[in-house]
Amino acid sequence: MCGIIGIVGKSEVASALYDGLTVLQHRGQDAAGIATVDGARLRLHKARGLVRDVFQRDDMLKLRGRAGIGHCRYPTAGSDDVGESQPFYVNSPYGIALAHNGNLVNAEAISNELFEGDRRHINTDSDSEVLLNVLAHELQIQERMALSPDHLFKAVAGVHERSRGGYAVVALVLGYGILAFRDPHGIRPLVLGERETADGKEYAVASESVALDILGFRRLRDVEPGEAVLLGFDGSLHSRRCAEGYTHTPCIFEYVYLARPDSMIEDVSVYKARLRMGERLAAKIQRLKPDHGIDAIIPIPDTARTAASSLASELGIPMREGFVKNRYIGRTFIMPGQSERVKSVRRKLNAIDLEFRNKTVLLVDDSIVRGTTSKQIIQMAREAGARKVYFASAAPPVRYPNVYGIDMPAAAELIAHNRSEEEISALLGADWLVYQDLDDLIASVSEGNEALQKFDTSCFSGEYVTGVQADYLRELEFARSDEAKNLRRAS
Ligand SMILES: O=P(O)(O)OC[C@H]1O[C@H](OP(=O)(O)OP(=O)(O)O)[C@H](O)[C@@H]1O
Ligand SMILES: NC(=O)CC[C@H](N)C(=O)O
Ligand SMILES: [Mg+2]
Repeated sequence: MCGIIGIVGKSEVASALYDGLTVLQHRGQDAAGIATVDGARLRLHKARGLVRDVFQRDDMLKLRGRAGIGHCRYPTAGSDDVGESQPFYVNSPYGIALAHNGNLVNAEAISNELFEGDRRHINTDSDSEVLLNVLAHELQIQERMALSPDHLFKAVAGVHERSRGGYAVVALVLGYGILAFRDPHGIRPLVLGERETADGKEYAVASESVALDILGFRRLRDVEPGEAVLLGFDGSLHSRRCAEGYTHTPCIFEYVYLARPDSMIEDVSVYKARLRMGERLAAKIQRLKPDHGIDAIIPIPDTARTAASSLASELGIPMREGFVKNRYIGRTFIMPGQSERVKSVRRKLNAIDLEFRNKTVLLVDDSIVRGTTSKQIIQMAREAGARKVYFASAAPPVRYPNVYGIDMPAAAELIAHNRSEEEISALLGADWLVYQDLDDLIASVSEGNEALQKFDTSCFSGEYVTGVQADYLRELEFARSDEAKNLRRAS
């Protein structure tokens, strides 16, 4: 779940791209990059690290131009090497730079086809490089020097035909504009906005509307599933549906954890969806454990705060800030290795003992994935003197790998995989554990937009909307489990 942004402006865009990336930082902390169009040249700067560390003053000065794209990365394919950070660039048939949020499930097959059939060499293990070369090939086969929007949209239709997976993409095509598109199921988010200036309208696309908000762009709408929009360098806006007949299934985990609460995705406020998650979970707690005797509801900062607040008011129990978060430590879940994640939880969160001493507490998190956070937090609550420690997850058990842009590649690393709720509770060391039901999670989101009834829920249900090859999950686990990553790092 990387963050992507693209702007075609009437004046220099580098600093707006930078600011946009800083509010998309929660989507990827490993690397960042910006590409701009400076006349007939493409300027590119990318490196490993947080946005604020990647771009120094001199780098920014070189990123000249009135149009550009940006990316912050959380790898789901290949390595975290700088060579696989984004945007990627190809020089033929046009100069094209591309940045991508998501993951292809048939990258290897396409990569072979590109080599054998299309004479294109893929130099990394990144699926984003594959996507870029598919787009380049689809533009090349139009066999013309000057492209119209129609040609660009035909190329995107070709990309959809060959690619399987979740992808939201921004591609800078020299001489034309920014081409932005979403996979036919609309798994990964992408939103379009406009801003009036004295010189005319400017357009932007971004993973989340929060990036548009802070830059003063008005959110127009989400890019539709299978749709492409072309933000022309001449100030024009074109759009076309380049794939039809697919079910619209946005990723429900965006609402649970990935997105910022102040974003709107598919016309649903992420904040309100999380409030409804808390309400529904409260109703379940009342059903299952009417005599719970809970003294305090304690959220696990940050993401769980919203759901915990509505859960507490539904139950009529005070919410207390029992854990304080070190604001200088990033998100733990999207860190690359397990030992780093374990250390980070303790560095990141500290307990205020008086909120626990002799109390029955209900700790609330948005989700339990590997159990890294919940296990340590429960232990900390006990050490702080809690009498009983209950635990609630605003999402259902995460039992299956994610293959659409969230780095949960190995079923065996998921604490809920092949385990009952009682077994999970015992492993975490909780006195009681309660999970949200999947139907309630779905209702919490779709209540915000009646037209939205289906979601990608694969990590909860094991159902993959694009289908996956039988051996794909096995190979993914083999290549991307924590153990495999550690071995790669050591070699
Ligand atoms: O079961 P786990 O493998 O520990 O993963 C789940 C935890 O990770 C995330 O928090 P994170 O620290 O990444 O971010 P946050 O500050 O936004 O809550 C999420 O909010 C859960 O707390
Ligand atoms: N999290 C993502 O969206 C990852 C994008 C792409 N698959 C990469 O690994 O760079
Ligand atoms: Mg958390």
